[in-house]
Amino acid sequence: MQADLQESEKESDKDMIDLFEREDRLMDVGNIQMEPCILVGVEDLSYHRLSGEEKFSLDLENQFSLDESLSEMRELTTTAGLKIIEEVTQRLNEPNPRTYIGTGKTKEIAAVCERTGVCTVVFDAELSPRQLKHLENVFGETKGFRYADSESAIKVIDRTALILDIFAQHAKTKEGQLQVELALHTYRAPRLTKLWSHLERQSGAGGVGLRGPGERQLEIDKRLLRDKINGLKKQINEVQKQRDLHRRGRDNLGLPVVALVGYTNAGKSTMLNHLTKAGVMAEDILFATLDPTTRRVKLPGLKTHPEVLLTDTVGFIQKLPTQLVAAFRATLEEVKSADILVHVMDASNPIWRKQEAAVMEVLSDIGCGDKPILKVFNKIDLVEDGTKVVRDGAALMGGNVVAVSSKTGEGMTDFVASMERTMEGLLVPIEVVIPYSRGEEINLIHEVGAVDFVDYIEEGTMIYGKVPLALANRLKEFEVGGAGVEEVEEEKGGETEEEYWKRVAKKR
Ligand SMILES: Nc1nc2c(ncn2[C@@H]2O[C@H](COP(=O)(O)OP(=O)(O)OP(=O)(O)O)[C@@H](O)[C@H]2O)c(=O)[nH]1
Ligand SMILES: [Mg+2]
Repeated sequence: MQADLQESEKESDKDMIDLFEREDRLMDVGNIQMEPCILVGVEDLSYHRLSGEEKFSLDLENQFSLDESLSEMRELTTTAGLKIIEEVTQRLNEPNPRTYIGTGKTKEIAAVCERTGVCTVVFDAELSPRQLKHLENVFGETKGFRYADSESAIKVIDRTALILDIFAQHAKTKEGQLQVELALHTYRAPRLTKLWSHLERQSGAGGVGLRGPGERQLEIDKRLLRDKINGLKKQINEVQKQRDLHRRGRDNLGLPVVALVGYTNAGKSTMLNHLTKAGVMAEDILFATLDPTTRRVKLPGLKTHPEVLLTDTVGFIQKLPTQLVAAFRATLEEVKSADILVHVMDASNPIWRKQEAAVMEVLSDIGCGDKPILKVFNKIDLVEDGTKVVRDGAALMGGNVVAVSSKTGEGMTDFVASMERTMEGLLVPIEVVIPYSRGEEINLIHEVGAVDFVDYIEEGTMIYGKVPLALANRLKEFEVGGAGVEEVEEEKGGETEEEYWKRVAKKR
């Protein structure tokens, strides 16, 4: 008995060291070339029973249909390195709290696993830790894997795990990697029981040895994971401080910040490339860009703001996983701090309208719904009747809509003209007297603002005109008269940063 205990403690030490390696293997489909999988598409019809008001807030018109969502999932699975062998679908009146899908469907999938020998099942849904565990157990049982090591059993990947995996494969910078790692650990923490359930069974869970080695191991693992999560948060905070410093330096330039936002694969990076020849990776895969790249760009044709800072951002997707919204807050901060958003849409995608709605929902969730937005239809070279697309778009969304091709350059002049119009709203009036020793500020005003009146008086150069807000803030000390600009503080409604992001993540 004593020897048994020592033996299991040794075992448990070894397991502890292996923890992060093991869970990495569990998730890291990137290491396996085109791992075969079964794709399960589910349409949740439970909204039919919602009240009229609740239904209205769901924006039913823009919900992705089963087929539309499945076709997006096919791209996501391929991007993650999976090969779909078979697809199974179900329309659900009410998700089953234990297995999400119905019992009959669960059996059907288990049979497909058995017939095809495929051990990976991908769900187009966000599964609770409990559902994930139940599904793995049920599938594993049918395959006769019940007592086998968890690695050889059937693996269930939900939508969140799949997107996280793609993010893990694409994160390039230190900050991106830290953010993905944090999101991964936060996702895994409540699912940790699954990893060690074989140990619990060895200890005779539920019987006399209830607090046997399996249970203890689990506690150690949970603590390790908690420490790891806290460590990551600290590191991210450090990197974020650096980013804040950069941003402050950038604000001093007084240049408008324009963020390219949009659905994944809409062509944001290609557009940035075209406008700057910056060489940012643009690939026909989902979530090619995770790290925000900012470039100082001179846009030919822009007069009041000849130079802007263009920021490429991570793509959005419908049902964006909670962990990602919370973990990618640094990236989303870039969107929050932009003066103008350029919403890039893929005009060649038949469901651009639903993608547009999904993007607008995320933007409003992160508090950017009121920013000036320029809507751009991209990939117009792939569309037969470009003018019709713009007409339909303008009718649906109202206001400023342009069509471009980031591949051929078509429409870019229109785009720049629309930018100019959108940016006019960014200028604020100033009345300043700038000492002669501060030539730099005067140059800046001429460069980025619109000057109405100049006079040379004893104290310095008197200028009336309009400049971007960031520059107006910088010129505050030189203000005379009544046109002074109030320093604009970010509205947080009495919330701390932490509270704000928690609320946003919770809402999703
Ligand atoms: N034909 C055509 N293809 C385009 C155009 N713009 C982008 N693409 C292609 O669309 C694919 C996606 O482009 P990206 O620039 O990577 O898209 P993105 O919006 O940055 O995507 P994420 O970073 O994943 O969010 C690439 O294969 C591009 O070559 C365009 O105007 N015309
Ligand atoms: Mg990109």
